[in-house]
Amino acid sequence: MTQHDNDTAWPDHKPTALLVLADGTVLEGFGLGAEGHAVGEVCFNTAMTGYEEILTDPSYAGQLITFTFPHIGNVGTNEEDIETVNMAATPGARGVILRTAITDPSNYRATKHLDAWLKARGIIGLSGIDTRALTALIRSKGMPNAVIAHARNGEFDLHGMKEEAREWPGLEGMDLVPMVTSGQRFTWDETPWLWDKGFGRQDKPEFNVVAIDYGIKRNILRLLAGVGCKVTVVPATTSSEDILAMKPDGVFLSNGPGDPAATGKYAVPVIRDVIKSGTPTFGICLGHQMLGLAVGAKTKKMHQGHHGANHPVKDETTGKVEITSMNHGFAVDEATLPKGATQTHISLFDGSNCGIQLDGKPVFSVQYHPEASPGPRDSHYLFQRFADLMRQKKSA
Ligand SMILES: NC(=O)CC[C@H](N)C(=O)O
Repeated sequence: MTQHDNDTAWPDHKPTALLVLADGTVLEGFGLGAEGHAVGEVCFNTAMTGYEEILTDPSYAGQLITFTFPHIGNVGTNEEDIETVNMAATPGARGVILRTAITDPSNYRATKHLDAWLKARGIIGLSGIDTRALTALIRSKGMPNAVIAHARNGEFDLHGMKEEAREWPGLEGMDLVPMVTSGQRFTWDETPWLWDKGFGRQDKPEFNVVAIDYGIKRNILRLLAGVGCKVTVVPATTSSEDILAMKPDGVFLSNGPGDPAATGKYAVPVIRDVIKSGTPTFGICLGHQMLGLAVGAKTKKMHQGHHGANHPVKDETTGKVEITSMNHGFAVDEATLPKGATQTHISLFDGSNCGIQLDGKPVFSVQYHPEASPGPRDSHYLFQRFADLMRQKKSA
C-alpha cells in the first residue's frame, strides 16, 4: 500500500482513483465504474461468486465493498440477478474495491460488462488495490470509514477527502432504511429462478404474508412465494394497525442497512405489536436484530463483521451445520437475550448469535441470509419452517 504523508506529495504518474481512509491512509488505484466520490464504511466480502447480487443488496447502503476474490467481472452482469427491489432508491453498495482490473465477461447470461453496469448505476470503483493487505488491516483494526473517488483526469481534493472520511459519523447510530425502503405497498408472486425455466409465478398461494421492507432482497420474496406465499410488501414505517388490519397469515421482517438500534426506534414498537397478536413472524438479518431489540436484547457493532458466502452456522435445534451467506456488521448480543427468547443458531467462526426463537410463540429469526443470492442453499429450509408455522396457526 502506498501512503502519502502530506497532501501535496504526488508521484509523477496520476492515479485515476483513490481510497482515503479516516486515519489519513491513501490507497491509489485505477478508476472504474462511475466517476465521482462517495463516503462509507469499508468491509470485505469473501464470496467467490455473486458480485452483482452483493453490490445490489440494499443492506450494503453506506458501505464500500472490497472483494477478497481477485477475479471480478468474469460472468458480466444481467437484469435477473439484481437484488434491489426499490430501483428508485439508492443502489446497495456505494463503492467497490478490486485487486485486479475487471475481467471481461464470458457467460451466456451476461448482457453488460461490469464496468458499464457500475457506471450506469452510479457505483464508484477502483482496482489495483492490495485487497489482501486491506483485508488484513480490517481484521486487525476493524472496518474503517473512507472516501472512494474516481476522476479520469486524476485530479482530487485530497485534503477534502481526508476531512470527509474523518468526519463521517459512521454506521453506528445511523438509520439508512429511509434511503432504501419502498415508498408504497406492492404485491409479489415471482418464484425462484430455475435453470431451464427462469422465474415462475405463485398462482395458488396458501398464505398471505406481509413483508416489512427495511431494504428487502428479491430472492427473499421469491423464496417466500416459492413456499406458497402471496407477499404484500409494505414500507418500513407502516403502522402495526395497518399491518394487522390486512389479517396476514404471517409477517416477515426484512434485511436492511445501517444500525438496528437506530431503525429500531420506530420499527420495534410495530414488531412488538405483531408478536403480541400471535401472528407467525420470521425475520432475517436487520429483521432478526430488531426482533432481538423488540424482546429486550441489545445489539452491538462487530469488529470486522461477517460478509461472505462461506460462513458455517450450527442450528442448535437439530444439531446440523449449514454453510451460509452473511452480510452484517452488527449482531445481537447473546448475553442480553431475555428469558423467553432462545438462541437457536450460532456462528461456528466466532460463536456469535445467529438465530433466535420466542418460546411458545410462532416467532423466529436468523442473522444470516437463508435466501443466499449469492451463496449456498443449505438454509432454504427456514422458509419451509415459516410456512409450517403459518399452516399450523391456520389449522388451529
Ligand atoms: N443484511 C442485513 O440486513 C444487515 C443488517 C445490519 N445493517 C448490519 O450490518 O448488521
